[in-house]
Amino acid sequence: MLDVLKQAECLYSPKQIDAAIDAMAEKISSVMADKLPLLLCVMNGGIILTGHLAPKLSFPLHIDYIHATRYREQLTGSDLHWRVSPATSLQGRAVLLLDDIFDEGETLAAIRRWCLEQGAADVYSAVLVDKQHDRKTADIKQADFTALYAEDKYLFGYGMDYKGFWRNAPGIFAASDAHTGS
Ligand SMILES: O=P(O)(O)OC[C@H]1O[C@H](OP(=O)(O)OP(=O)(O)O)[C@H](O)[C@@H]1O
Ligand SMILES: Nc1nc2[nH]cnc2c(=O)[nH]1
Repeated sequence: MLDVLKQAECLYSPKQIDAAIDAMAEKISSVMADKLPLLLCVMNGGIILTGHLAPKLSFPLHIDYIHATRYREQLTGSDLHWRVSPATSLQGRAVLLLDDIFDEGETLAAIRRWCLEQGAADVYSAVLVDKQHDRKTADIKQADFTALYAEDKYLFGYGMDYKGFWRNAPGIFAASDAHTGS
């Protein structure tokens, strides 16, 4: 696992990430400041973004979490497993989903549909990074708020894992070909 980090390419430093989250926080504030929103951290990956973003939003809000996973420590996604629903009622709420990455978009699209079924008034989404390729789901092409964009490589750090490890990596990294088998 030490080699995974050593051989990876750092795409964004913590300083660059912080500046991008600042800019995203301003955009979110301009749209959501008067909505008393419910922030839903999409576990596990959304945890670092949520911790960095929430203190930059200077308006009243609730925070809860939802846990759904499509990759489960693998490098490719499959069916979505639902693990934990939020304890907070979504009825009539403006919901902001917070996740680390918008890749094919299946995860956010499914969670968004579920939130609307639960009676949410509006569902917005914010992601740390959008991976650039043409395999996006037909349902949503991008999140409402995106901090950063990255090339089509397997990413880790700032919430994103490499086989369960390195969500804590100090930056956003692209795993080397040697570690992705490409
Ligand atoms: O846009 P998609 O192709 O659907 O992929 C994005 C999802 O994949 C990751 O979650 P994962 O299923 O790996 O679970 P995790 O959050 O526990 O890492 C990430 O946190 C997003 O939720
Ligand atoms: N860690 C990680 N999780 C993902 N989920 C979807 N794409 C990715 C990715 O590139 N890295």
